[in-house]
Amino acid sequence: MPGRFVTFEGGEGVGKSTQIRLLAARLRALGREVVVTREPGGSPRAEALRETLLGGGAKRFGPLAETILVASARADHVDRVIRPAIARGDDVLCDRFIDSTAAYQGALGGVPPETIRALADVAAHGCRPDITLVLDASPASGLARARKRAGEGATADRFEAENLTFHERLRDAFRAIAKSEPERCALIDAEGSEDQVAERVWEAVSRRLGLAVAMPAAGAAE
Ligand SMILES: Nc1ncnc2c1ncn2[C@@H]1O[C@H](COP(=O)(O)OP(=O)(O)OP(=O)(O)O)[C@@H](O)[C@H]1O
Ligand SMILES: Cc1cn([C@H]2C[C@H](O)[C@@H](COP(=O)(O)O)O2)c(=O)[nH]c1=O
Repeated sequence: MPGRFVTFEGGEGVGKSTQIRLLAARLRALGREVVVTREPGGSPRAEALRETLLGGGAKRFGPLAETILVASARADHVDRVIRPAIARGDDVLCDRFIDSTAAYQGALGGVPPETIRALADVAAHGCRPDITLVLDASPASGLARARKRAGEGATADRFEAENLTFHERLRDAFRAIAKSEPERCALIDAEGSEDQVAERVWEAVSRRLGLAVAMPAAGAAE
């Protein structure tokens, strides 16, 4: 049976990587093989393009160039990592995918929706998430969490460094995406503790993917 393709979306610092780690542990505890990956990046060539995007090297070319860059990275990532994993029967948990392009380069960058869709279709060519968890938290919470992580050794990237209005509009964009595609997207309240959010994620994933609901607690069996 093909694996499931689950994507996580949302603003900066809302807890996507944390929730992916916790969900991966839960799925593995069920005996499932899980591949954890991310965009932009996820394959060696796509990771090189990620550096260009997040280091700010693409910013001066504008949002359309950024869209083409992430699409190029996605084409490699889908072909070399995501599609083979799903074909093997592994579940794929991906930190950001097509909805981030629609939010960052589309809603915020002004690239027209039809251009975003066309490039996403070319890059992903039929590889569509089974479920997308859109983590929703106030920019104040998300940026505070991102700053906390910066205290753990990371620095603000191209998008984290944008102003509060940018992050508020970003939140609205992700909420609008979740609302427009309710059969694929689950909007998850990402305020509260990591374990509280993990329960909300598990409830949505297990229900939509038809998995058993009585599971070990988040973080159990890593
Ligand atoms: N529910 C939570 N409550 C408090 N802190 C959290 C919560 N979830 C994650 N964190 C912490 O917030 C920081 C950012 O979390 P994480 O890296 O998972 O977010 P992210 O959405 O992947 O960020 P980015 O968009 O920048 O990649 C980390 O230090 C993490 O430990
Ligand atoms: C897929 C994708 C990502 N981005 C931006 C959004 C984030 O600021 C970074 C990724 O950093 P993270 O710490 O891994 O979340 O890239 C984008 O602008 N467009 C995209 O398509």
